[in-house]
Amino acid sequence: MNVHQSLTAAQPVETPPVASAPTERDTMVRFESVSKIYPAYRDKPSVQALTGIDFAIPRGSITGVIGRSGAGKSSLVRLINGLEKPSAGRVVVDGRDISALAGRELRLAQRSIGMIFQHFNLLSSRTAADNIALPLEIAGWSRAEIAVRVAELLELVGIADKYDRYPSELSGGQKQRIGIARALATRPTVLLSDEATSALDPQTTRAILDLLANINRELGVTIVLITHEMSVVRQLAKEVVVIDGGEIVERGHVADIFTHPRHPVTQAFLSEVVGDSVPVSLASRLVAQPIAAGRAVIRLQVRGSNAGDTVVARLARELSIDVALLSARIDEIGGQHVGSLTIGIPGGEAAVKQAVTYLSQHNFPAERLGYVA
Ligand SMILES: Nc1ncnc2c1ncn2[C@@H]1O[C@H](COP(=O)(O)OP(=O)(O)OP(=O)(O)O)[C@@H](O)[C@H]1O
Repeated sequence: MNVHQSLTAAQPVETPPVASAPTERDTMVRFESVSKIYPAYRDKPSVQALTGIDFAIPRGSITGVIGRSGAGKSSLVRLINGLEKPSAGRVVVDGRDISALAGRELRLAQRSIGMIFQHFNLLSSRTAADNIALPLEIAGWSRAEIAVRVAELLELVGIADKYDRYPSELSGGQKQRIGIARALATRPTVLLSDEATSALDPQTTRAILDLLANINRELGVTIVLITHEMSVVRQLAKEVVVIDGGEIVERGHVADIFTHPRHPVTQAFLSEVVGDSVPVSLASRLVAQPIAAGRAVIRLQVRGSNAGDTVVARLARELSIDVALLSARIDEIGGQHVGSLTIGIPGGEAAVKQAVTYLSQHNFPAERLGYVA
């Protein structure tokens, strides 16, 4: 059974009109000039966790929010489901100002916002099925309705055979599948994922991210992924917001942001994926001054549009240079190639300058790292 057969979409997915400005109906979550200050408490000073956050999450999208520890990611996600109130500004979810709701109204609104967590947050005294049933019991569903819905959800997340198992009898990936089923139980329109794969091994992470992609595709649920791992954003998200020190430092399409990262934090996340491409053995031999009969070591950036170019072959041929290929690391992000190539150029200063100019003129930003014998 695929996801579509097993569940009815909570909300039809609107395809945004081509080439027109996003409308209210295209937006699932909107932050309007949001700041969050945690007030001083006893001997602890107040903390400005978020400042001037202004952005929209498109309906039906998978949006990654990436930042280092303490950047403000969890604060941001807790504002979306109304667990925290902004100190200034508004958070509008599916057309409703969630920051203005309280009591029963807030609880009802929260049913359309599911959440999954790093440590799953399952009740150890309840079986898989009973954990999934919990939000439905709270919402007042009948036992018969709950039984049908829980069976659908267990099927959806691929662990139908584990319905009577307790969390202690399940692997991390299976526990997260229960977490996802529980989060989807009340047919939310938004699913918030707070570091949901950070406690899982790479293979299980991939399987869980595939499941989330399937849920997004088949049910149209908008997914907001909070993470400090570039690999998660890269595998799943189409849009990304980079936050640092409580502020948005970059945002846009994943491919655009990571092929041309401007902020140092974004560049650091990118280097997690593509590394600096210089092997330790080479880096340890690098010196700052030219060496007689040695080579200049040059690094070229590979960025989407220039990937697959024959520039190195042309450089060798047109300038009659014996180019040495020293290292290369090229990866794919959002369908674009990103990485770098390190080459060795022999000859004097004039030849090296000529080569660097040639590369830059051919759309390959080149950087001289040093010299090796
Ligand atoms: N309830 C709270 N009371 C006081 N300060 C808080 C509270 N929650 C978060 N903070 C502070 O707000 C800042 C942002 O924290 P937040 O948890 O939102 O960041 P994060 O990016 O999710 O970090 P991490 O990845 O480490 O969880 C930090 O300085 C943190 O110490």
